[in-house]
Amino acid sequence: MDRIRIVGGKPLIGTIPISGAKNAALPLMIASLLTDDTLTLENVPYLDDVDQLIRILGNHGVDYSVTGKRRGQDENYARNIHFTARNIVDTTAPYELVSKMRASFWVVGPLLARTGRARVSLPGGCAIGTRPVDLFIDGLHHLGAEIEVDGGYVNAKAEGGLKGGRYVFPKVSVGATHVLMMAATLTKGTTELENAAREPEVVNLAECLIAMGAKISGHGTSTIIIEGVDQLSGARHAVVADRIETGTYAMAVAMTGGDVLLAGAKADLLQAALEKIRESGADVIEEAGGIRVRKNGAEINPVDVTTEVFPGFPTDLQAQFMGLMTRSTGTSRIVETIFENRFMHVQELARLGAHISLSGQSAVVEGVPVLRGAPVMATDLRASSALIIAGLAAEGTTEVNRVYHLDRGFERLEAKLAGCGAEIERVAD
Ligand SMILES: CC(=O)N[C@H]1[C@@H](OP(=O)(O)OP(=O)(O)OC[C@H]2O[C@@H](n3ccc(=O)[nH]c3=O)[C@H](O)[C@@H]2O)O[C@H](CO)[C@@H](O)[C@@H]1O
Ligand SMILES: C=C(OP(=O)(O)O)C(=O)O
Repeated sequence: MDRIRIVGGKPLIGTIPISGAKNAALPLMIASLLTDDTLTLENVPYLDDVDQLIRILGNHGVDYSVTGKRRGQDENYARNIHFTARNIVDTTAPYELVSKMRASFWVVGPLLARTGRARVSLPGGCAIGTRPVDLFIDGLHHLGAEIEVDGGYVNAKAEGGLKGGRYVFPKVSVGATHVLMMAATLTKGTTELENAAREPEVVNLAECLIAMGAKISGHGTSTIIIEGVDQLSGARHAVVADRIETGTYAMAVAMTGGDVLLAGAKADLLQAALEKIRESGADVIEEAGGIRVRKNGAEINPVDVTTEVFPGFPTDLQAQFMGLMTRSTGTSRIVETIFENRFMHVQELARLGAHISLSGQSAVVEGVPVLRGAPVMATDLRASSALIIAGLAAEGTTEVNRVYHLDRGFERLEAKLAGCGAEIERVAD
């Protein structure tokens, strides 16, 4: 199993190209199930989750081809993938495929809308909480689906087709918003989704669906209206820049010091996080080509953070921000409100010398002047990147084990950081 070895203490200086967002690419790929025409996605990142979803979609009958080529170190590896679901050959998404990632469950909406049935295993994904699927089931039921859960599978059918309806999410869910929005595009009648997720990835998906002929309004607000159409066509659509990758590298620079242009990054996708990085003492400057992060001196201010749904501080940057706070000059309090078990990085950061105490959904981080390198274990995707951030600043060598978590969602992480002067390499056992 690969490890990442870091010798800390180098400032980051240079340019990091920001990739297309994993969390946008995945639902966009799933949208290809809604049409027998070709959906071309541009700027698709090279990630294990993308490859896994290609396999899952292939099982349903989605063909794909890739164009575009790998480019230089300072540029994205952007590729275009053309997905064609001419016929849906199988409406079952089996445990072996779906258990590896959360988003694979989302095929349930398009399969049901297009064929009237879907049998999908309960999902996997990062182990950061119980992550139930009750909102998906309840929401699809409001669109006329009959659903039962049996033997670890969700069995859904809508024999006469789905119909429009009104669904008020009792809790904001990104995934359930993606699924209901996709399913509603092919229903008879109009659907109103209240308390819907406003995340940029939902907006990116809505824009793609509109390009495919869907009638959607209100995306980006908490009320999304979808007027069902008989069929959707192909389209060409670009995956939005990865705001979590952007925030992660911005925090890495705030940690190590230096001057890095995050090329292609879009500040409006993560203003709350950028503001917290500024408060920590780094300069964050919006430029035409992206976002520049500059940090002089080693002092990091303590800053409190509470995770919230968009446009608040994202849960997917909580671990990384905690990594940054481990070296602050005081005490910071980090509150996680989205997932009930997203502090697995705490015990691993402690191996590097961090002082963190936990009480329920709050972590209190007492900054220390020095972290010291140690072997650590990645426990989930974003926790892994928190360990990388801490390792970049730690004295001596840090080895991050189980980097398959990182490969799910960070494209060429070690190459991007090494390109800015970090001493970081991948070591194969
Ligand atoms: C692939 C992808 O895009 N993953 C992101 C997506 O995950 P995901 O879509 O799984 O996250 P949700 O927004 O659905 O989850 C938010 C909260 O709602 C709960 N919930 C959700 C569905 C449900 O049926 N019942 C229920 O109780 C979850 O357990 C969680 O506590 O949004 C999360 C919140 O921004 C991010 O951390 C993930 O990176
Ligand atoms: C939690 C994440 O992913 P997933 O929902 O796929 O587990 C993430 O991207 O941080």
